Amino acid sequence: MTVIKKICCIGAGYVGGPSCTVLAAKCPDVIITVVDISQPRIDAWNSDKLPIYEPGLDEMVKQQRGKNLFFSTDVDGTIRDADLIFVCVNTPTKMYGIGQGRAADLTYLEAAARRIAGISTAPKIVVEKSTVPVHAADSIARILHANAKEGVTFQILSNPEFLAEGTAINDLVNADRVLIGGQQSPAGHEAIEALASLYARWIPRERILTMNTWSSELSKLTANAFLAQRVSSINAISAVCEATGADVEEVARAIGTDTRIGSKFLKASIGFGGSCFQKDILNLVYLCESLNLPEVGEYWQQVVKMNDWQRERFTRKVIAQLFNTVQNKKIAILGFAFKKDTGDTRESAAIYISKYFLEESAQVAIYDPKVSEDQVVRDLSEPGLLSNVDKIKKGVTMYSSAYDAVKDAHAIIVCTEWDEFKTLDYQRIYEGMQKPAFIFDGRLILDHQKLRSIGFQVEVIGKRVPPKY
Ligand SMILES: NC(=O)C1=CN([C@@H]2O[C@H](COP(=O)(O)OP(=O)(O)OC[C@H]3O[C@@H](n4cnc5c(N)ncnc54)[C@H](O)[C@@H]3O)[C@@H](O)[C@H]2O)C=CC1
Ligand SMILES: O=C(O)[C@H]1O[C@H](OP(=O)(O)OP(=O)(O)OC[C@H]2O[C@@H](n3ccc(=O)[nH]c3=O)[C@H](O)[C@@H]2O)[C@H](O)[C@@H](O)[C@@H]1O
Repeated sequence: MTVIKKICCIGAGYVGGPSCTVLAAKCPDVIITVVDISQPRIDAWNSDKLPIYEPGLDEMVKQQRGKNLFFSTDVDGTIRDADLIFVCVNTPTKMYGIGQGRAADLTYLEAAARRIAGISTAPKIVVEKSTVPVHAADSIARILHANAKEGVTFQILSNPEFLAEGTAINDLVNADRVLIGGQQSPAGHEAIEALASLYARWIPRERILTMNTWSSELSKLTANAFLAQRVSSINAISAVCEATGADVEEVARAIGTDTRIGSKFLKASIGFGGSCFQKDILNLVYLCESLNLPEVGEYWQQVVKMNDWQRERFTRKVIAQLFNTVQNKKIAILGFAFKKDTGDTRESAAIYISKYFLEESAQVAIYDPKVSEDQVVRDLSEPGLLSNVDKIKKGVTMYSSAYDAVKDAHAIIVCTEWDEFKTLDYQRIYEGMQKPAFIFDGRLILDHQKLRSIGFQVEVIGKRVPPKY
């Protein structure tokens, strides 16, 4: 039986960092080194200010770092010493050439595989934790075997990650399931068992699902597609609610109590964000098209289309309410991260919404407890609607408190569901705003009746707020 004593994780990002921290805490006898080509990222992991914000992560890293958890840029040395290597590199949507805008860009994955092959002098288990298209493990295997030193063998496993940002530590400690796909051969089964025995230190065996590699890879894309589909489905219904007077929260409650449907992931919003939902669905769509299954591809494409439409629909509604012009009006955006309890802004709906307002020459005021000004400027200057940093700096101001952001604003837009937005003093806020004072709750977190009675004009995703009597 293969016993794992040393683990290398390639990629010290949102997945590599937290998942190896939990692994280190649960397997004190295993040495885990997380490596990255980015020196600043590794320096941050070794400092008091970690490169990502995740509740509970700081404490856990502090507990394990220097004991059996290490962060390093010595990629080659760590690969050489490891029995098992997790590949947690980014797999973004490809932005060039064939499959542009849809296929996964596997450049980083391939570079990692080539490095493993070039360095390894002993057999290794290589675990693909990054989200990849079906059959990526096959490509990794071919690269590894074609470049392997004599006598060195590799077993490739698929072990997709299901953590969600903001709840990563809990998701890892109390995982609903762990998926391990591998080759259906004696050597493949031995590798699967070696990895399963690590997870079995804290995850009940019945929740460790083993299967063939392709099922495991496809299950990850499918899980994200199903989750995103639920958000798009309830968002589609939110538009019907606004048009009819039905209330999307009541509809969600009504359908969610059906145990076959379930209540989770039915919160209407300004659209899903995050680095993965859109990317993974597009990846699935591209796969379907490559497999000559265009109808299946179109079906999933619609989930992304609905998400785009929801963001645009919401922005149009705001502009229409503000008397069809936002030119030079201060519009306060509360929350820039793609969800609460993370500083991650990748694909955040707030980016798209801010860009629409900048295009309309509004003065955009942003407050987010975990997002820096540099990050906002980077996000808004991405190629797309705007690319001029000076124009962005003129049109956007970052604030370090919600109260400062909303002062003198014509409208407040809640883009992220941070808990602190629920308990702000809205009476004080109302008094400091231009009148009529508008508030648009894109996350359904505020007390709309109370806001109405203070005097706000309240607009909400998926419901009409009855007038003040
Ligand atoms: N962010 C999330 O919540 C989740 C992400 N995933 C998947 O996990 C993968 C990683 O995602 P994130 O951690 O968010 O990405 P990330 O961008 O935060 O981290 C990836 C890291 O890999 C490093 N890297 C790239 N190529 C490298 C190489 N050849 N050698 C060493 N380091 C290298 C980068 O410098 C970067 O720090 C993606 O495939 C993603 O789809 C899966 C589940 C959850
Ligand atoms: O592969 C990934 O990267 C991860 O993607 C998601 O995790 P994450 O994107 O971190 O966060 P979610 O909680 O899924 O939220 C995604 C987006 O949907 C939005 N959302 C979620 C739920 C809901 O009911 N309504 C809604 O608008 C959130 O605000 C957020 O913008 C999945 O939940 C994870 O299982 C998966 O591992």
